[in-house]
Amino acid sequence: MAFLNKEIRDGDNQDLTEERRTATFDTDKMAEVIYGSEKLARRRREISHAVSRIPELADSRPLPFLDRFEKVTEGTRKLSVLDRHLAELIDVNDNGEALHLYHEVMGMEGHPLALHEVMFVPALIGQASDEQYEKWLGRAKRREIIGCYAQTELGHGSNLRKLETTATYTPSTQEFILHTPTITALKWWPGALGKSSNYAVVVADLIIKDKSYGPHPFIVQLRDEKTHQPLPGITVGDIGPKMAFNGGDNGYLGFDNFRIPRENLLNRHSRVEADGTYVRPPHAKIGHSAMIRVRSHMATGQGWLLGHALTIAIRYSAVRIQGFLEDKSHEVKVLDYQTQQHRLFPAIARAYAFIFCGFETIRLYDQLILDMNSNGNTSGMADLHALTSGLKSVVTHFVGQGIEQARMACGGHGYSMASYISEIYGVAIGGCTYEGENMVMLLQLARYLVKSVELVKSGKANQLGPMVAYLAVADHKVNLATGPDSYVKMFQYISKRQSWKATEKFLKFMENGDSRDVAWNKTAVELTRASRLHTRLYIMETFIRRVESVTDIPVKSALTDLLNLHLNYELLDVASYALEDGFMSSNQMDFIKNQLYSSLEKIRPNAVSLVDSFQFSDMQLRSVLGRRDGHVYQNLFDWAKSSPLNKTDVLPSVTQYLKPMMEKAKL
Ligand SMILES: CCCCCCCCCC/C=C\CCCCCCCCCC(=O)SCCNC(=O)CCNC(=O)[C@H](O)C(C)(C)COP(=O)(O)OP(=O)(O)OC[C@H]1O[C@@H](n2cnc3c(N)ncnc32)[C@H](O)[C@@H]1OP(=O)(O)O
Ligand SMILES: Cc1cc2nc3c(=O)[nH]c(=O)nc-3n(C[C@H](O)[C@H](O)[C@H](O)COP(=O)(O)OP(=O)(O)OC[C@H]3O[C@@H](n4cnc5c(N)ncnc54)[C@H](O)[C@@H]3O)c2cc1C
Repeated sequence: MAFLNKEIRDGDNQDLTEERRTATFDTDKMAEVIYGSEKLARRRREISHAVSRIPELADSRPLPFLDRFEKVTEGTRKLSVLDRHLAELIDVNDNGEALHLYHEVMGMEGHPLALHEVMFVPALIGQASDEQYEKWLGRAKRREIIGCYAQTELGHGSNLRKLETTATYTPSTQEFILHTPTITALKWWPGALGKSSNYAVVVADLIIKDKSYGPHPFIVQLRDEKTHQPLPGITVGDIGPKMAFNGGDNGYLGFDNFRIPRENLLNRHSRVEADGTYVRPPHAKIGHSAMIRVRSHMATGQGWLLGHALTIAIRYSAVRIQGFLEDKSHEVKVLDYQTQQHRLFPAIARAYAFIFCGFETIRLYDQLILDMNSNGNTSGMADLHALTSGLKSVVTHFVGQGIEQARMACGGHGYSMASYISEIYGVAIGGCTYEGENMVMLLQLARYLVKSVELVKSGKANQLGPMVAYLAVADHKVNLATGPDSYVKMFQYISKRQSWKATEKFLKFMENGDSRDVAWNKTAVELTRASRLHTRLYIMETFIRRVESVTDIPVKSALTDLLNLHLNYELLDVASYALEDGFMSSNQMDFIKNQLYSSLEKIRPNAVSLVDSFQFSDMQLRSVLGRRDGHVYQNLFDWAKSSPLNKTDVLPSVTQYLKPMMEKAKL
């Protein structure tokens, strides 16, 4: 096969070079598909290159050796250097370029501007009126002020209706009084709240004349703009170390009858008149737009995280030689073992699938915002909420699983922080919790599915949206050998059957006298299963659509191999649903398994290039195991030697404690 990979470098590990030579496609072309455009893929490379020429932007030491205080300081130092170079490095109006630059330079540990960009500014864009744009948005975008999104409390995160922070309107002064009535009402978790932000979008229960109107967003100044000291009436601090994001300052926040002007209720959609009259929003949940935005972006973000871990694991697996196959005189690359391929290749396919699917949800979100801002049309909200609730849950769960497999696939060295996989894992699985706890969000999608089944049952199938239309389609047997569409049909059958079964079970409990809530809880596990299946079906369909649209033939062919692996792996994983009622035959099951094993063989020669196509620079990768050059052992040894513990041969802990113990034992 012709050699197409542009990135062969002299001096790289020969085993990796050999892998790169077997590629059947051009990794630059594949990167265009992964990042959505030729321009962004190219700009990522250019930005990484430009960053590498500014020494102050490099980590001053490997991040795993830093303690929390040093991580926060290091992150902030790099931010200030970045600030000086921003305009020369990127087009500051291009989100894709900005996202790449920050990932490259800042790593994964979190930093003071992450939530400012990801939630504070978007919350202003989605919730602030034109006058409020005038007052706050420009300042926020120029970073004259730094903000965060303070919603979750010590006592409540999922159930927003029970947030305890109050914002009580006082008509006489035209102010809201923000108050934290109990310890459980303390805001808890918001990123960049603890030490960095001087402003926040605070979500609090709006109270007018003793009546609660539920959670609403307010812009609140927390700290003095000159001294950065907390304002009187504000208690704020850092919540301590976490599984990951330890360069970030997730914080707590309390208010003691803290007054803000009436104009600080973000009032694009709902407002309070001077006399206390409340003007309702066009949709009850429109205040949640910043959350829906992050959920819409999560599938691509998480797909890249999985790609990051897999780049490390696949490159390492091509360099790690251990054990024999036929020839007992030469050990083989661990990547040649079928078990290693089965551990890693389906995860590569998922990383690609999640990224492609995420592009679709981002487009849907952008369209929704356009509709809402141009003509107040909120009709797409329910669909997007259901879709992104399921997607964030399924994707974060599988990404966590995939990264953990990547760690194990690296054997002992995967467990070392030199691999960086533990950091990627910590960051990724945060996504199972933030932006809506996964089970809670699966149950949100389940509400939508149950309603859809109820529509079909009541003869209103014509009201179903396109994403759930399959819930009304009649069953008919499929021949899997006819290609991707037959897999979709089989998956539709499985997903439909589970949605129907869960709905029937739920309705039956109610018929037997249970209240709706009790019946729901008794069916909840089955309902979450329905949500997962529905979401996996959607991911499968978007993967097929994306591969069909690719025009570069070698890239399309490599993607088709990945797609086939995905289809067979996914179907095998859920086959029991179709086997139990005989819809799938045991012959079909054997067919799926054989297809899967032959997909692993097809993908093997392209494995390294499929992860090279993510084009993570060594700086962004931050992994000693995964570096492009593949010189794993020398790099690991150098890294270990740089450990602060190795600065001296004899540590004070030894002289102070160990030695006396040993001496005492001799007596
Ligand atoms: C350039 C772009 C950058 C983008 C970056 C993306 C990141 C990618 C990852 C990359 C990796 C690293 C980056 C690091 C960044 C870290 C970012 C961390 C950010 C974390 C921030 C937070 O966590 S903020 C807090 C989030 N909190 C939550 O999500 C709370 C969860 N709870 C809820 O959302 C809701 O309460 C609920 C949905 C669970 C229930 O809502 P509620 O009680 O209000 O509703 P009801 O039960 O009354 O339901 C009534 C009906 O309303 C429907 N509903 C509910 N919500 C919505 C909605 N949002 N839209 C539409 N409809 C909604 C509900 O379904 C009910 O409907 P019916 O069934 O029809 O009655
Ligand atoms: C890294 C990270 C960053 C964060 N950043 C922010 C931020 O910037 N701003 C912010 O405001 N918040 C932030 N959060 C908080 C986060 O949004 C919440 O922790 C999250 O929404 C989950 O809420 P909870 O903690 O109340 O979980 P809980 O709801 O208490 O979940 C505990 C358990 O209860 C179950 N459960 C709860 N309700 C139900 C139900 N109705 N049905 C079935 N099971 C249920 C859950 O499934 C889970 O198993 C962050 C969290 C993390 C981890």
